[in-house]
Amino acid sequence: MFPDSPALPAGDEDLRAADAIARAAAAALRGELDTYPKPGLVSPVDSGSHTDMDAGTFRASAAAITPFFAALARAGAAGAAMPALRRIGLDAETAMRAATGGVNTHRGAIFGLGLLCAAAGARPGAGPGALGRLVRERYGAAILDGPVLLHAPGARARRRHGVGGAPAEAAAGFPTLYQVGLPALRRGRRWRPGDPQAARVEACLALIAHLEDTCLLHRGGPEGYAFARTEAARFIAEGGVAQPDWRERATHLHRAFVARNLSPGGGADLLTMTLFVDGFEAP
Ligand SMILES: CC(C)(COP(=O)(O)OP(=O)(O)OC[C@H]1O[C@@H](n2cnc3c(N)ncnc32)[C@H](O)[C@@H]1O)[C@@H](O)C(=O)NCCC(=O)NCCS
Ligand SMILES: Nc1ncnc2c1ncn2[C@@H]1O[C@H](COP(=O)(O)OP(=O)(O)OP(=O)(O)O)[C@@H](O)[C@H]1O
Repeated sequence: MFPDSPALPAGDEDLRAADAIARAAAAALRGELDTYPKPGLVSPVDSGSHTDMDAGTFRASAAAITPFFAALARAGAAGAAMPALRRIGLDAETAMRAATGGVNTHRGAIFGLGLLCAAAGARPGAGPGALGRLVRERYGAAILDGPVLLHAPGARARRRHGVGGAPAEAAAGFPTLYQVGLPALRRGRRWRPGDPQAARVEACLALIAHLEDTCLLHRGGPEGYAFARTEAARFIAEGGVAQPDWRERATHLHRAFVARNLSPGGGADLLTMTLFVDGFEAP
């Protein structure tokens, strides 16, 4: 619980870099939260398919976990191995629950964004793909060998439905982020210059169409999961945010997800991570 006093030594320059990385992580969390319409997900407009949290809960959670992203960046800079990162990640989860009254707002984001912050702290250079490659090479095997948290809903969904979920995505170096999220964000920007919401909605829907999202599975079962992916893929195939009425279409989809109590939390997390990587790896 002491994110400011890691066991690992760090020079002034590493400390400044770690703070900048944590600020970028916080900005990515804000960018995701402020995006609307995202099907079934919480935003400042409404709480989507969630009754126990709203945008205020997410803001409180983001403020509580931001110092841990700096700690993860410092740990990455110091060459820490996965068990050290895991301890910081679990402390961040504790701080999240303290700030939200026990609600899981950012568990997936702490895990994935946390690994990316550790990679960013290791200064892999700013080239395309650098962060994901470093996560895969340095932490991939340990992520897959790590302890399975049996009580987690995602772990149950992974066992029951045979999907890889968050650990597999991270261990492989975030292929869905690089192959789906980033290209969608960038084409959304080209199609709708000056409308950052549109680019984020394009990325969000593209991610939902492709990700093996255990949040969708544990809430909606195989039917809900298939519905969400098919409808998100249809939105993208029909032109995505290039459509003149993209906002109405996305709002319609949001309502359809809420009617079925579906929430693509993994897609939301990958959107956050896409925004972070987009900033960090920009030429
Ligand atoms: C591995 C984690 C994510 C637990 O995963 P698990 O699938 O067992 O549980 P759970 O579904 O509750 O959490 C997963 C969360 O990830 C997100 N998610 C779901 N599917 C995916 C996916 N395919 N890709 C990415 N994220 C996803 C969702 O938001 C979901 O809530 C993690 O909480 C964990 O082990 N934490 C320990 C701390 C740690 O190792 N940290 C690493 C450094 S920060
Ligand atoms: N804007 C968002 N709206 C909703 N969920 C989000 C959002 N951003 C990220 N998420 C992710 O979705 C997950 C929350 O999903 P969910 O409510 O299904 O939680 P759970 O703890 O897995 O299950 P349950 O609350 O149903 O027991 C969080 O881990 C979080 O990382």
